[in-house]
Amino acid sequence: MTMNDRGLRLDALCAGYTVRRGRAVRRVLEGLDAVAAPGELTVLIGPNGTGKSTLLRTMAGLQPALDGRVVIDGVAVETVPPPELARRLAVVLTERDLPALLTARELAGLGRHPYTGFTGRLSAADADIVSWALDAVHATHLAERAVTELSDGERQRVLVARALAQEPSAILLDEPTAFLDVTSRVALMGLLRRLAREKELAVVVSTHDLELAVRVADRLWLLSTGGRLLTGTPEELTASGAIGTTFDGDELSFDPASGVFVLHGGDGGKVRVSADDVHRPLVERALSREGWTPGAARDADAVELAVRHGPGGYAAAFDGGTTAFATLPELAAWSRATAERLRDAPPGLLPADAAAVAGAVTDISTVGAYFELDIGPVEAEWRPLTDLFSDPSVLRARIDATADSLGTDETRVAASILFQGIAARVWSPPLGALLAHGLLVELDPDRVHWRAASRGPLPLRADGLPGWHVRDPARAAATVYDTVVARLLEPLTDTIQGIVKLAPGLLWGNVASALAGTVRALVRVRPELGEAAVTLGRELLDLGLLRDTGQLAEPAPGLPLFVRRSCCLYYRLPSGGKCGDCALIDPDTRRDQWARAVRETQGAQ
Ligand SMILES: Nc1ncnc2c1ncn2[C@@H]1O[C@H](COP(=O)(O)OP(=O)(O)OP(=O)(O)O)[C@@H](O)[C@H]1O
Repeated sequence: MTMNDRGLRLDALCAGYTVRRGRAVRRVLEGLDAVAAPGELTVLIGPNGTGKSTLLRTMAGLQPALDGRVVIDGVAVETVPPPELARRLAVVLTERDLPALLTARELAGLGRHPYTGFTGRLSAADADIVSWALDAVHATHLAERAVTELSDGERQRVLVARALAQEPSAILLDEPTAFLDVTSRVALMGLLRRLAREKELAVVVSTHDLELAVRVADRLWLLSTGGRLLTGTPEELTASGAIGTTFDGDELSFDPASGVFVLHGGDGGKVRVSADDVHRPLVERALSREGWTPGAARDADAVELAVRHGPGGYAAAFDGGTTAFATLPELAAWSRATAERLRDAPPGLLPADAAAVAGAVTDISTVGAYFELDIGPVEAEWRPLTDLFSDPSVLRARIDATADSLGTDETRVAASILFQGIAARVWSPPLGALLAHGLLVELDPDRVHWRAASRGPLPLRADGLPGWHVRDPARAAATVYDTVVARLLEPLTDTIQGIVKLAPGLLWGNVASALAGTVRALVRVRPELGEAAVTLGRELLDLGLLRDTGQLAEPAPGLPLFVRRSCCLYYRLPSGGKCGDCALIDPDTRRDQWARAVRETQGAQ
């Protein structure tokens, strides 16, 4: 026997059962190749019914291999005579019913059976080996106790002592930790690993405790549901994803970073927790129970939660604010409510605190009349935007009122001008709040109300508004487009088209022109936001229905001027003329206008 022969080896092993009175064969395991080396703790894992017991029983020679072979110390198990095999291989099966009258020492002494001949009498040398074995498993103090009076953990240690007393070169154990508490489980696995190292034993142990297996095993044998056996160090099988593929379920998945199973948060969303010491795993675990999926790596989809622990409890910084909690369960309960809010959030957006939204809206209202949006109680004279946007009779009345105040009897002119005003109204607060506060305010047409006013932009009020943090700045333009154009202005154009025929080019030119006006107002009043406003404006003008409506030029830095491809019909009013961005302006006039605008801007600087 060479050094390489030592230990246990599976050669194309096929294991299973003959069933139906020997007429059929049930092959559970097919073509397994693996090595359990001396000095190593090999842990056999696999879901229920994959064949762990079948494999161990076949390795122990308790049932014949269907094909292939099990080799111990270079010799096929089936060719080793039973007494010789018992001196090479010890087996610890799940035994709870042990002879009632035996003491622990007598039970361990049974391990000397292969050496004592048929009398079973132990020599002094045998007795010394039994004492050594009991000592090795720290059970000397239990030696004279009846095995039936031992705890499950104590009894398992004595069974390991019995195996050691056989002085084998390999030990097989089938789920020895099954009935043990956490401490005893860890202690028993630690003991087996120590014995493997110190006595140069090949130890193969099966367990359902995957987390423990990953921590203590020198080598894992992973039985997958397809009857395949994958072997490697715990790190290899974790990194290859083999453990996750085999054990991940609907509710749980194996987290490669921490080596523990985490509950699937599913719809709570991903969270990245930063906290000191033990508090990070504690908070993560509490959160995963509440439906979150803690993500170890930096992840664009993950919510950031920074937790500090101090004498007063926990302080959690999230979403721009910090909340204090006396206990971890309080923090968890809060996270549950937050997860629910997040669940309703559109992709890429994080719900913002109502006070933060109100603060942003109030702040941006100071930019100009089109940016004003009152946050306050909505009294009876206020009507939801939904009415104006989707009830043709309400919109028609508003168009007529506009026609009256502009002194025109052309419904389409009044409709175009009213529409452009409304477009400017719905662009301004969201764009301003986004640029100034990083918050996308959603003008929910059921919550934003308007009321008739004889002059100026349509007065708007809401008793509170949903708002979002845009998590991915690259998606900001698309998100604003969706909120303002797709959800508000597209339905409004449909209603208008039902009342009066206006070319889509005119309507979307008005929307673009209103957007350019909003950008210009921001550049003028909040110059610090100017550059970002122009960039966002350009991005928006490249999206969906706004594409090809015109061009945003910047003849001088900080002077964004729009040239549209259509005309809004303003020139048809008795007092009207061509707007600065009108497609009807001839190039020479435009050049003069721009030169004047550049001079004015420079003069103002
Ligand atoms: N005596 C038997 N005759 C026929 N089939 C059997 C017999 N014992 C077990 N099996 C079958 O062999 C397969 C493997 O069973 P085995 O007990 O080896 O799996 P296991 O991985 O140890 O399961 P568990 O994790 O539930 O203990 C199962 O499908 C089982 O039904």
